[in-house]
Amino acid sequence: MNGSSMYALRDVPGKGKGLVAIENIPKGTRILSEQPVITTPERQRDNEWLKTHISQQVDSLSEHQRQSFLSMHNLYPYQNVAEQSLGIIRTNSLPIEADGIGGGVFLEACRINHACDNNAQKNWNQSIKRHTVHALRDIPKGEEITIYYLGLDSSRAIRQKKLQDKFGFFCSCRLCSLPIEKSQENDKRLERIDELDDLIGRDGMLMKFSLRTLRYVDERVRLYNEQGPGNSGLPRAYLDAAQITIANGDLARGRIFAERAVEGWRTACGSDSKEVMEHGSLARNPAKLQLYGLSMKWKTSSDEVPQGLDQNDFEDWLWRREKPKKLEQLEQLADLRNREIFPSFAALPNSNSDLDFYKKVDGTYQPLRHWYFLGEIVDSITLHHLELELTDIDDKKSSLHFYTDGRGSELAPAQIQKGYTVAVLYAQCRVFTYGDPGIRHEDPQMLKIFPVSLKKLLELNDQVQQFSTKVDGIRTCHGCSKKTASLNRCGKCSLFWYCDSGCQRTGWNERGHKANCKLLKHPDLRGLFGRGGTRDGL
Ligand SMILES: C[S@@+](CC[C@H](N)C(=O)[O-])C[C@H]1O[C@@H](n2cnc3c(N)ncnc32)[C@H](O)[C@@H]1O
Repeated sequence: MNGSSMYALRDVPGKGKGLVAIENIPKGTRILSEQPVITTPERQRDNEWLKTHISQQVDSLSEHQRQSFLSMHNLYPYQNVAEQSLGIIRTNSLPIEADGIGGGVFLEACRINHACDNNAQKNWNQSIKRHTVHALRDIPKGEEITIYYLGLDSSRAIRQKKLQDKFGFFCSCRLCSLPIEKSQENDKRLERIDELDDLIGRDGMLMKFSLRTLRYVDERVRLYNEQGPGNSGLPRAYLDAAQITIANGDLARGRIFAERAVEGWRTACGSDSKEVMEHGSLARNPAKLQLYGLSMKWKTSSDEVPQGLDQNDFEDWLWRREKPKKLEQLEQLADLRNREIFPSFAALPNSNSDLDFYKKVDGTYQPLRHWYFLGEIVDSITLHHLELELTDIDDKKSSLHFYTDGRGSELAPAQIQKGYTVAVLYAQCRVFTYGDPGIRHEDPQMLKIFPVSLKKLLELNDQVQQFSTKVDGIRTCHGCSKKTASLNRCGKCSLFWYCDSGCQRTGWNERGHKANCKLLKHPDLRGLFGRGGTRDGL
């Protein structure tokens, strides 16, 4: 085919003909670059006009081109060459964004079959007036080259319907052949990507250049990467991130995001594409963006990029992800007697529009702060779901109902012990159809159980408040209660402090640190004293 050594036109089972790699094609390679042999106008015309317009073009083709054109796939019935040509165009035409032209037929590009997890991307390149196809990932010799026929990513059912209606085939690509649960997972991801697109807003004024919007873009990029390598939505998402950071004066991150966007477009569309040319200058000089300096609250210069971070830490820096501080770095630990953070059952909100606990952001209610319900297990019963009977911080009874997917079975029996304490993040008091009000628990991430009674936990809390916190640079020795700035921390839990080994021995043997130290190494308990870590769970 056209002297190219990268691919050949072959029979592909169940798909008619297709292009197959006949050598390894590295990611980013321009597989083909082609001019149309026939074009169709942008505006709709009647069939007769169209047939004449097309016949004139077919007649002017060389014999080889004409044969090649007339051998192309045709989904429509015909009685003469004019109707056949129209059918071939309707089956194969690719979009062309040039003045007055709406689409065209390309003798090679139009032989490429579809896959929902395509390994190549098609693109009309207006600067060279050619259609290009680039490898989105390494394509090994023998693999079929595939592109995506549809516009937007959508669920399996929608994709299948569109491909059937428009192109007359049933797609059996890897994504369409996933087992049902995996396919639903994939659909959910696509749905969320779509939702995030709305939340992010688009282009200039409609976009809010806030940390929240950057979080949405971060999530979107993570979902794209979970979908598989080389998703065509990635460059746009990186450009969004570049705009948000540069609008806040952050040139270091803005430059990196812009570079990633340009790199993505370079891979998918080539260095001479409109996107690379338009945004390449942004990567070179991010301060040129009109939005630069809308706010200067994240101000950095282009080269203020941290060195020596591992990949995860670098991504955390880049996306401005907050990392919870290590407990021993905190000067104040959460006080479990603070009723704002640890309310009793009676003080819990009973809906997520309770404005003492929630605020409305972008149309949804979000927690104003962390709060945890603490209760000691006094009994447990499983009928339809696990139900724990608890006593709260005021010694009042309440119940916790497990409406998680596992209905409580996700907990090991050894965790559900009378006398253990449960902490539930963002607990709400709910009225149930039968029985007394209780807490409806749905997300396993939001619950932890500590192997200690509530009373003991509060006593431990009192010691933590007295001996682990720093006031005006001063801490208190747990062995002799001396207040000084020069104490040594317990090497095991790193939360209690001592003058010397004598005081440490007193603390360990006489003041209960032997038992408490073990408890304080429990990561979930450390999370609780560190105010529960992040909003994503306890
Ligand atoms: C633009 S043509 C592609 C080249 C075509 N296979 C040929 O033989 O010329 C589009 C047609 O190819 C077939 N096709 C493309 N992708 C396919 C797929 N994933 N599975 C089955 N058939 C496919 C369908 O018949 C579709 O209408």
